[in-house]
Amino acid sequence: MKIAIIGTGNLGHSIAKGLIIDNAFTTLYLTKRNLESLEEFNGYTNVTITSDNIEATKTSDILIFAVQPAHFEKVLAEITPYLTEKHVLISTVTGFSIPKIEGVVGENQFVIRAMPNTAIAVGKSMTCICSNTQGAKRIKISQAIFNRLGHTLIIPESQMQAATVICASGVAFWMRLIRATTQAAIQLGFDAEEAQELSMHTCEGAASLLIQTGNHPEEEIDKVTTPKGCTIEGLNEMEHKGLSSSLIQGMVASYNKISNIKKEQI
Ligand SMILES: NC(=O)C1=CN([C@@H]2O[C@H](COP(=O)(O)OP(=O)(O)OC[C@H]3O[C@@H](n4cnc5c(N)ncnc54)[C@H](OP(=O)(O)O)[C@@H]3O)[C@@H](O)[C@H]2O)C=CC1
Ligand SMILES: O=C(O)[C@@H]1CCC=N1
Repeated sequence: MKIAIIGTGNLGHSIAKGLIIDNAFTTLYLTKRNLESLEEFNGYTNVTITSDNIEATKTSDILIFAVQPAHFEKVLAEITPYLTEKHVLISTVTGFSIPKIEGVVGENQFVIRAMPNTAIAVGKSMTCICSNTQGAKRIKISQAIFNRLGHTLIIPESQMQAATVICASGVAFWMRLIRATTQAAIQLGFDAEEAQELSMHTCEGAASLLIQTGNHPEEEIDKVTTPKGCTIEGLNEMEHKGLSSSLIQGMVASYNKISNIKKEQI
């Protein structure tokens, strides 16, 4: 697979790392205007770093766009004259709809929207994917790429905004929970490094229990909560302080913000 990442910033960088670790390409082009932050990729075989989006387009079959929403239309307009029927366009750009992409590149291109997260750098991204009518013919290829870099779900485009919040922003939300539990562990006597170790691996274990058993979280909670014990005491105190409510409200606020980002682009 000849892949180009157009706009190798935070997310593009993570995707590049995941692709390199997985050896998932024959050639990989990484583009951005200021190339300094991409120096670490210089030594890799078959990886080209460039500011030339047109060269990257001409030499690649799969184009993964990871620029900011405000830059996307200009980048698409720049590369559109060089698109052929071989190209699969995968956009990770938040709030930029398929009709809007088709408005620049036309309806005959394979257009996929993918919403990965930065855990793609370690092969653990939850990535949601949708496509235009043409892109449906290539959605399995796109899914295969992201399956190598984590877990995927094909969804309708109407759910993409929600997927952005739960999965992409979700990494930041879970990081805060891990940081908060780390802070608690320090207050309870562990040094900072140990505290984070306890917090991260407990988080991984909890998620793995659900992934591997298919159980509902409450079923697993019931196994931990001894009557009159310390777990239910802690859980109830967290709920009195609004734990679930604040998480839900935060995610809804994040969802509403994407609608505003979309309006700002119009
Ligand atoms: N960060 C995340 O976790 C996630 C982000 N997204 C989406 O991915 C996109 C990128 O986000 P993020 O990586 O955080 O943003 P960044 O700003 O870190 O990355 C965007 C990159 O695009 C480059 N760029 C800008 N203009 C051009 C151009 N004309 N040609 C080539 N490269 C260009 C910029 O570098 P330079 O200025 O040097 O060109 C920059 O490094 C956004 O649309 C975001 O909504 C989606 C899911 C998760
Ligand atoms: O914060 C943002 O707007 C982008 C989209 C999801 C992750 N980062």
